[in-house]
Amino acid sequence: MAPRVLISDALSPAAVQIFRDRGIEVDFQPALGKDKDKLAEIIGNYDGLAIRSATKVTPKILENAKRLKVVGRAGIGVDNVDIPAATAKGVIVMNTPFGNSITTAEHAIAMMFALAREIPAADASTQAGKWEKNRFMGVELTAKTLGIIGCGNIGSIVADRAIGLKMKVIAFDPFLSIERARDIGVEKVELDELLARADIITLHTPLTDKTRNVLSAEALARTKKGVRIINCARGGLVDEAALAAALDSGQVAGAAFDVFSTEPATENPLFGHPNVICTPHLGASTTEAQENVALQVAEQMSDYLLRGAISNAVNFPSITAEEAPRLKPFIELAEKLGSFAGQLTDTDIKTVRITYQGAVAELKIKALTSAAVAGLLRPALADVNVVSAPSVAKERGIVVEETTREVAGDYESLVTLTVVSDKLERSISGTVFADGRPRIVDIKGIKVDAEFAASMLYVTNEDRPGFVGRFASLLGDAGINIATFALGRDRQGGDAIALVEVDGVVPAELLAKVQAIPSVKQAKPLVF
Ligand SMILES: NC(=O)C1=CN([C@@H]2O[C@H](COP(=O)(O)OP(=O)(O)OC[C@H]3O[C@@H](n4cnc5c(N)ncnc54)[C@H](O)[C@@H]3O)[C@@H](O)[C@H]2O)C=CC1
Ligand SMILES: O=C(O)C(=O)COP(=O)(O)O
Repeated sequence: MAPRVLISDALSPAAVQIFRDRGIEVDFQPALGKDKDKLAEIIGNYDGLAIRSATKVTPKILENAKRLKVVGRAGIGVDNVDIPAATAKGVIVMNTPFGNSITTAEHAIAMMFALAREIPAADASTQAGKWEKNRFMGVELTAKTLGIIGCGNIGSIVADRAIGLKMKVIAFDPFLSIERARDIGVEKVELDELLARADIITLHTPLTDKTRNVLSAEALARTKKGVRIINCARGGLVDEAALAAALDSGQVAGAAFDVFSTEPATENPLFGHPNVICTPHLGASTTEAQENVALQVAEQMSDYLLRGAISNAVNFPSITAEEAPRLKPFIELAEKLGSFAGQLTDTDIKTVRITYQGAVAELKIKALTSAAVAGLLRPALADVNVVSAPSVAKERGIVVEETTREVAGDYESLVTLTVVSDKLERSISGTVFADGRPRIVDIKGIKVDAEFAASMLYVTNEDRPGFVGRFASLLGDAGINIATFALGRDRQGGDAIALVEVDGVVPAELLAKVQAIPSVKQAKPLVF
């Protein structure tokens, strides 16, 4: 069945065409994002959801999204998506991190000129027939200091354009290296210095717990008197009520806002103030940017839904379309090795160590590790999935270690998963043969050769004569057919392992009888 995608925001129709060309069914309902009840009602029918900022992907929407595999944000900010909730449900969230950055930077520059020359007010006055030539007196931008808060993709494009305008550019961004600052021609400063020196401040950070209210009442009080403030990033970065007061007092000479703490913004403390310019979240709204982000998100979502390729996901490592088919059998192997170990481990897991040897070490091991951890945790936590596994392990204090080695010994590729708990350390290794099927090749240092099957019985015993006969007749007497039988031992008379594929479920009474065979140490049913 072809995957189905819902577009619930005003994306460029170019996206619809891409989905159709790729053989994906698509419903284009550009106004749906604003109707959260309707969205919750129908989201269960879709594998993909393509959005801009009007659609809020809340836990409630995700709860109803039984088939959803991917949310694609045609744009940058993903603060309208509950990422932890999406991750917990195994939904990949991807954005288009560069498609609208030039356009948004240009909007900030446009806002700066509009503020400097009061263009909106001068336009309204002129068109009202007033010709108030003496009312409007602007400021020149050349040689003024522009303070950029958040100098990432958009911030650095703004810096480049401002330098072209002969402005002095300073930036506050804890993650901006001195070298990068030097390369792009900006002076890296602390926030206090930026506040004290900037004639114009422009914000370009995401909205996070750290950046919320970065321009608070206290910060605004520390700005240079007569500063102008531009926000084309996110509402909530500036305390709007405090800014309105600072405009009234003359501390701030003007403000240009594209984004607001509540959107759609139909009322706001900034509205109506003479030196305030507002646009309705238009930063990304150019034909070019919308085409870019729509095409890119549709391609990315199609690649994921059709080929398992992941790019620009905010909650999963990238996997190219070429890598995806090579990874697939190893993802299955990693998940099953994890599941094997998880089903055998009753105690608290402290550490899981995964070693990748040979050809597999060249693949995207992050994705394999996520799969292994998901398999490991699933016997205890049914809801865990490949996307959520790393964060679930972290929450539970489980240390996940990865090692790669070039040489795999007997196999082209070997994956070894070791679980460490207070009581024991247990390792299991597997590989993928040329047929693409994962196999178990080593358990606790004992060589075996078995495929994973839906229903298995794992028995550890002392290597003594008579075990196999008694075991097989117990199963036969109980009407349980043995499909495959793999045996291994560390040495003659030492520890032995039987890994048996059975048809159907092993009843508890039969398990008890197997456990009662004198040489048996442990018998455990496993399901894959
Ligand atoms: N108005 C609009 O229509 C649009 C708004 N945006 C907004 O612009 C924001 C920035 O976009 P990009 O530049 O592409 O993102 P980016 O991730 O490239 O840059 C963000 C920068 O903020 C910095 N940062 C993070 N925490 C900080 C903190 N506590 N203090 C100072 N700096 C901090 C980061 O180090 C990074 O360099 C987006 O998150 C989005 O919310 C993006 C596109 C359109
Ligand atoms: O890309 C972003 O982060 C934006 O804020 C653009 O929002 P929009 O797609 O225009 O609703």
